[in-house]
Amino acid sequence: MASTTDYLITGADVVGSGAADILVRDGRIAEIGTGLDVPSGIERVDADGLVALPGLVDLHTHLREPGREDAETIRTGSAAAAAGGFTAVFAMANTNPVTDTAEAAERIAELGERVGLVDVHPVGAVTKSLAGEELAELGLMARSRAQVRVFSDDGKCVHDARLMRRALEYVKAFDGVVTQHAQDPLLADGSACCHEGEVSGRLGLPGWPGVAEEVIVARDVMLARHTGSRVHIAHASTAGTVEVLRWAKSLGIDVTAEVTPHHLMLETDLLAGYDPVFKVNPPLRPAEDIEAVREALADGTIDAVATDHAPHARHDKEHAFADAAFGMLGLEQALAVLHTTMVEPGRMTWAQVAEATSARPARIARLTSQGGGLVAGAPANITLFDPAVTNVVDREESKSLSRNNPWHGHTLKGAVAATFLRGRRTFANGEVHQ
Ligand SMILES: NC(=O)N[C@@H](CC(=O)O)C(=O)O
Ligand SMILES: [Zn+2]
Ligand SMILES: [Zn+2]
Repeated sequence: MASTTDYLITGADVVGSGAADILVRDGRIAEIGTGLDVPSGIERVDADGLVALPGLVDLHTHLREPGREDAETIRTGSAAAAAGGFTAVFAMANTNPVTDTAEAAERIAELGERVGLVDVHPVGAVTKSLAGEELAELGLMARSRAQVRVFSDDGKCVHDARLMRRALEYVKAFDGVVTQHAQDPLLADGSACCHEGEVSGRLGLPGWPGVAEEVIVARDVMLARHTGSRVHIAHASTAGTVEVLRWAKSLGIDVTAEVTPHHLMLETDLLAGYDPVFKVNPPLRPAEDIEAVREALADGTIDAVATDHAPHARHDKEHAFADAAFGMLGLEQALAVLHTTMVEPGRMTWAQVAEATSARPARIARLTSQGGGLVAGAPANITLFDPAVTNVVDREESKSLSRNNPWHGHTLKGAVAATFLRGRRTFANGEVHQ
C-alpha cells in the first residue's frame, strides 16, 4: 500500500475553480485556493503548468481476469488505469468464467480492492454465459456486495429484442443501466472486420457497415422509451448513431452513450497495412464518422469517453488480419488523445473533459463514491495532466501486460503526470505506486 501522506499540490490549473492549490488531508480535499500555506509534515507537489482534473472513471475496461491472465490481470490492468489517470474502472463481464453471478462479481471487486490502485467495479452480464438466451442473475448481482448497476454482454450484442426489453424492465428496479454492444449479428457477423466502404473493397476484407450499429441503437432507444428504463450505448462509432442519439434525447428518452479514444482519432485507412493492431469492434471508421463523434462529444450528445481497453496476448493478435482478435489498448493514452483531438484544437474545455471522463460516467453508473469533482470535502481523486509535453508513444513503456497499442509510434500532445486515489499517489513520474 502507498503511504497516506498528506499533500499540498501547488500551481495547477484546477478544473472547476481555476484556483492553484489543493490541500489533500486524510484522503480528502481539505481546501482549494490560492497561496495556501504548506503545513508541516506535508509533501508539496509542484504542479506548475499542470491541469488538475477529477480522477477519471472508465465505464468500459476489459481486465481479462479471470481466464486470460496471459493478456491482462486485475493488477496489471489497474496499473495501466492508474498510469492513465483513472481512479475507477468498470470491468466488462466477458471473462472466463463470465461475470454472470453475484459470487463472480464479488470476487472481481475483492481482487480489485486487494490491488488497490483503482476502484474496480464489475459489470454484470445481461445473459447467462453471454449466450443471449436467458437473463443472468441481475437482481442478485445488484444486491451483492459488488452492488452492480451496469450490465452488459459486451463483446456480443443482446440481439433478442424480447430479452433486451426484459433486461431493461428488470434493471429499473435498482436504477441499473444496460450497456449495449450495438452490432446486429446478421448485418455484421463474426467475420466482419473492416468498415464497409471503399477501403474494405480495396483491401478485400469483410465489411462491417455502420447500419449494423445504427439499427440496434434505434431499436434500443425505442425499448428504453417503452420500458422507461436506461440504456447506454457502448463505443458509438458512426454519424448515423449520433443522429439517432440526438433524436432520442430530443424526445427525452433516457439514453446515454460513450465514444472511445480510438474512434475519436484513428481512421479506417490505417487498415491498409493489414496490421491486426487496428482490428477492433466496432471497426475504425472514415473521417466523416470521426468528425460526427467529435462533434457529438463536444455538444454532449455523446455523454462520456470510455476506453474499451481490450488487451490481447500476442498469440491472439499476431495473425493474418482476418484471424486476429478484435480489440486494442486504451487506458494509458486516453487523456492525451482527448487533449490532442479535442482540447488543443479548441473543441472542448478542460471542464467539459472532466464532465465526459468523470462526472457523467460516474452518474451513468450511479457511482456515488466518485465523479463529484474537485471540491473541498470530496475524496481526493485527482489526476494531474501535463499538456506541454509531446510524446511519441512506445508500447514497451505500457503498464499493461499486452502490447496491442494502436498509438505506438504516434505523436500525442500531453501526458498524465500523477494520479491520486483517495489521497494516495498511485502514479507519478512514470511509476505506479502499489
Ligand atoms: N472491442 C473489441 O474489439 N473487443 C472487446 C470486446 C468489445 O468491446 O466488443 C474484447 O473483449 O476484446
Ligand atoms: Zn463491445
Ligand atoms: Zn468492450
